[in-house]
Amino acid sequence: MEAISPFVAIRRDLHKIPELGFQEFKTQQYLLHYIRSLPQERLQVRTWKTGIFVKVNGTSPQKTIGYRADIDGLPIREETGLPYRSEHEGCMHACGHDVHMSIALGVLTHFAHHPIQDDLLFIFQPAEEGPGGAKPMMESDIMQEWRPDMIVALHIAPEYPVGTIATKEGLLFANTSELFIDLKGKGGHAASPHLANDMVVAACTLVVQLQSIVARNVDPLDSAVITIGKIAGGTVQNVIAEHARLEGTIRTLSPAAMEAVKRRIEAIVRGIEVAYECEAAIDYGAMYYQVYNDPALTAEFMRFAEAHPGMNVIRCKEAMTGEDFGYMLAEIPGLMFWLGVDSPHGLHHAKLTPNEEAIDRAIAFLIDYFSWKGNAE
Ligand SMILES: CC(=O)N[C@@H](CCC[C@H](N)C(=O)O)C(=O)O
Repeated sequence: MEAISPFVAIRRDLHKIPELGFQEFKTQQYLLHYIRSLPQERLQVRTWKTGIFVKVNGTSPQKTIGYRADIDGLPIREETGLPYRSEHEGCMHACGHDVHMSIALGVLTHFAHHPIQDDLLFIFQPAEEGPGGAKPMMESDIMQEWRPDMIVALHIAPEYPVGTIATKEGLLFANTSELFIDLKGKGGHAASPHLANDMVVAACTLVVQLQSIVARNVDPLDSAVITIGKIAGGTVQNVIAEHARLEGTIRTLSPAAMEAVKRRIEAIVRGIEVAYECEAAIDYGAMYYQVYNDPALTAEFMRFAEAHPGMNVIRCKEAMTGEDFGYMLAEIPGLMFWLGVDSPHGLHHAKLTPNEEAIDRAIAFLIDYFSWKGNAE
């Protein structure tokens, strides 16, 4: 029998029960059950939808330090073949939120037993992958009451070895917006295209035209991505499709570029309506504000991490990934960092297999960092 640490075991338990945004009922119960097993003297626990806030009362608090872990999974069919693979068909922790939760529980466990001077607020946040839990959580009464003075979060990074922390001052993650476009034309017999308005052809044209926005309308010194990840239309091979739907995401480095990209999408979609005599509807779904790290806190954090045995610190470039933690950082100074987990398959891949050694190393590092920050001033 393989010997594993308690927080690796927790990660595996959570890995089996991934749930989509705001449906994290089993996950919430699992987390609550564990949190209630800790010494309760200094803990205050409050649920918010499928999320949880846990406050650890400090010994003589001057401030509150926040730590956020996201808890939802993705609609991906797991292909790892692991003995602890997802038991929820078609859903997977393919973005590492199982690792994020187990690290948060590890750090919380330490401070429940060994409180520091300052208060700590652990935030288990639902729906990071969509439709977004951070923004409504920020607006909640609990957050207003327990609002931290600084806040930290991490995200696993499959491309870095275990023992790596990668971050930077300022912009770390992009502005994002989901993108859903429905096209409605006129169906008909496959043999009579002149009597129909074919939405498969309209959708294909639209996908290609959308790619011209990044190439021709975005400042080359800025950056943007438009990815259409899903396209659906039609019913059968010999019927002209009356309806087609594109699903995608927009990523930009600046909020201004996001607005510009959306204006161009709307103009191109109006052109498709005219050219293909169809009706189009655009829905931007969930939008996430950029992750912007507080420069002073991040520089200090990186210096601390560089001095920490076993941690290699990289000043990375910004990424086009999105994270609704950006809404927390928009109001509370803090930072996010990448944690190396050395997986041959990347984020959102059905074979993502983070190296679990990263869990205990991250717990030890964060305990040291929060102990230092929370006893410092
Ligand atoms: C770290 C990461 O992978 N985050 C997700 C966030 C998704 C945002 C939203 N659902 C969208 O697709 O725009 C990402 O895909 O970057």
